Amino acid sequence: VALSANGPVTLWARDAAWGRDNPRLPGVTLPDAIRVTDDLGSATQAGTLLLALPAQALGGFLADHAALLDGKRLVSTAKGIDLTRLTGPSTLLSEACPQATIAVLTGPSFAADIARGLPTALTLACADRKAGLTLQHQLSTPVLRLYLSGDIIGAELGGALKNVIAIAAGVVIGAGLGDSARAAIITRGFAEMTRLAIRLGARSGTLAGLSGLGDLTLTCTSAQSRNFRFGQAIGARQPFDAAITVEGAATARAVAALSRKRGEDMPIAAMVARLAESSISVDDAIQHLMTRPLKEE
Ligand SMILES: NC(=O)C1=CN([C@@H]2O[C@H](COP(=O)(O)OP(=O)(O)OC[C@H]3O[C@@H](n4cnc5c(N)ncnc54)[C@H](OP(=O)(O)O)[C@@H]3O)[C@@H](O)[C@H]2O)C=CC1
Ligand SMILES: O=C(CO)COP(=O)(O)O
Repeated sequence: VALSANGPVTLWARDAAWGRDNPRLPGVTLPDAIRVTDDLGSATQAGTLLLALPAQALGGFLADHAALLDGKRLVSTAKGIDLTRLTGPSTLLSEACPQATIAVLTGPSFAADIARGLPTALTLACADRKAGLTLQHQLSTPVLRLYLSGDIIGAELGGALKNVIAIAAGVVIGAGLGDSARAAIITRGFAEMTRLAIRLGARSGTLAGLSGLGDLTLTCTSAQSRNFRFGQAIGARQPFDAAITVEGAATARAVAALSRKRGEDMPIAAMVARLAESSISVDDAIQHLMTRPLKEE
């Protein structure tokens, strides 16, 4: 919807039958500049393709369709770590499409806010600076401001890891533990995110930017966030609609596996992984986090 301000856009969906009013984005009718199709061959004629699938669906999609995407400028918007491969979307893309230019578009941005034309700032990360500059200008609009970064690993890990911490923040609020505890989770969660990301090759400055701290702040403090609401439901011992995409649940399990492999201590992510699979109670998870050996900050 935002990009249609810059010119014609083709939107591919596996089921285009819903037309211009998609229940996934209630209250928004797609502008006329958007062509909706379920024909992937025609949609991939464009030179720049944005991939907006959930992280756990991307690998399967690429297994079926990579040939149509190779050689293009591919911009991933998924915020997660693939559970089977333990890699981010950009690695899945570069392995499946070796001739493509890969970029990541991420940062604090609820789809509903962007679709309403509210001002939003994002990180566009691309290892190829020239292609990154082209994309930055192609995808920015007067209300969608893209900052360019060369740190694709840091940008995508910030977006993936903040979802895990947002679940933890939701648990804290859902369980009635208060805003002070939430601030502690955000801060210690940020320390955890930064440690793992740097270990995996990210620059620390990227984690402190829009794609890390920026998105962490948004998702840990807004009930618009699905990850936060999922955590809130766990904390309040309430059910949660399994049809809603909650990237942080699978990503917490991926992070737990990655941190074991790398010998990195990720106590909050480990508790979120266990809470998401109901293998620990909220009370036991809190007790576990509060009674760890005392440390320096
Ligand atoms: N929503 C938001 O505010 C933001 C989301 N993101 C990230 O974007 C990614 C996607 O999120 P979002 O759009 O909200 O998720 P949704 O679950 O709302 O929508 C996912 C879309 O992907 C389609 N899809 C799912 N699996 C497949 C598949 N195997 N093949 C083809 N299409 C598929 C779905 O199609 P169908 O409708 O047919 O099921 C649906 O159109 C996530 O990683 C999320 O973290 C990033 C920033 C903001
Ligand atoms: O990534 C998002 C905002 O930047 C969307 O967050 P949720 O997936 O938690 O709704």
